[in-house]
Amino acid sequence: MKAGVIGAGAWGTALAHTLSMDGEAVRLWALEADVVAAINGDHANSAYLPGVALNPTIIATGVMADMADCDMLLIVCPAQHLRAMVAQTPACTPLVLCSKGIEAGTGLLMSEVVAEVRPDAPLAVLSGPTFAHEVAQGLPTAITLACSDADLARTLAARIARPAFRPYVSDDVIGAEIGGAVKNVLAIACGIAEGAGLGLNARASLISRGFAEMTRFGLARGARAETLSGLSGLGDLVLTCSSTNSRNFSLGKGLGEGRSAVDLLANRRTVAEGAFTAPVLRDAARSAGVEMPVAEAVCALLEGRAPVADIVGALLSRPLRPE
Ligand SMILES: NC(=O)c1ccc[n+]([C@@H]2O[C@H](COP(=O)([O-])OP(=O)(O)OC[C@H]3O[C@@H](n4cnc5c(N)ncnc54)[C@H](O)[C@@H]3O)[C@@H](O)[C@H]2O)c1
Ligand SMILES: O=P(O)(O)OC[C@H](O)CO
Repeated sequence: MKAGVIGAGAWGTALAHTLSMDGEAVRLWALEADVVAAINGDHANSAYLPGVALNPTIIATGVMADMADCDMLLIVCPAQHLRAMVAQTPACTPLVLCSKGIEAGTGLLMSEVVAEVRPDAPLAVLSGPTFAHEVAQGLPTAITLACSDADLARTLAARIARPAFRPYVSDDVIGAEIGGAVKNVLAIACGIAEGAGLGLNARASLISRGFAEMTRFGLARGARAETLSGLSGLGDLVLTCSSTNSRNFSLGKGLGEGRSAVDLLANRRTVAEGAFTAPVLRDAARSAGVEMPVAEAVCALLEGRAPVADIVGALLSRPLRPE
């Protein structure tokens, strides 16, 4: 029984470290040869998770065939690469999707992409408030593990749970995915408010109105309200909208300070998923007839269509309406 993790960015590495804390062997697939060498040679991943002494029972590899003897595979690549990654994974292993985003070009959630690429693969979604560096330090958190098969959900939850890493089981896969994808876009909005110096009241208002948008969109896509107000929705929204530890919040902060998205996104090694999800979310919401003015505003700034002050002004001058 060996857990496998596909993707050795910050989150994949933190998950491998957490799963291996009791001396359990964990196999970690990394895209970059230097990352494989650093994990196996130095038990470190300074490129993506600096400052963490990794458990030596993590064995890194760049060869996908090496993952064939794993009894579950955590997929932890950026959302826009998930289709290509899953297509390479060994067949029939349960897949636990940890990426947060919506696929550009198709508007599909990650589970919907897997259903196309690997229709026979049993799958679950793991999502919640989880800054990688905190999880890697062993600080406590709770997460949603969503799976339509109740037996598999219980098996995976027991397999993944650790003393400070506490999964709560749900059967609402779509709901868990929508929370994780939409909160990244809303975190950019809160970062913009921070960068533009709009104050903490503005941030709280954005979290609340953003959550209303997440709920409207989620319900339109078949999510359940209690999932959206749970760990993978509201829980992660509050975390990501509150700290420059979030890549999405930091991106927004730069936008709020007047820098361009092109400049902020150039040459970065880490992923700010909200930048990719925002336009897909906007288009999906429009097609579904769901109003998402905060997400629309984020897109306008990412696309450099107007200065921050104009976009904030337009948001504030929308017609008054009931809450
Ligand atoms: N970092 C966190 O705290 C955290 C927590 C929960 C979920 N997530 C989610 O996990 C996913 C991965 O994020 P991360 O923070 O681990 O990544 P990261 O930003 O730390 O690193 C980027 C990752 O992208 C990979 N990559 C780059 N080009 C690629 C390609 N062409 N094909 C496949 N992979 C490629 C790199 O190898 C690296 O693993 C994202 O969807 C993110 O939203 C992150
Ligand atoms: O750094 P971010 O914005 O990608 O957020 C990381 C996690 O998703 C927080 O749960």
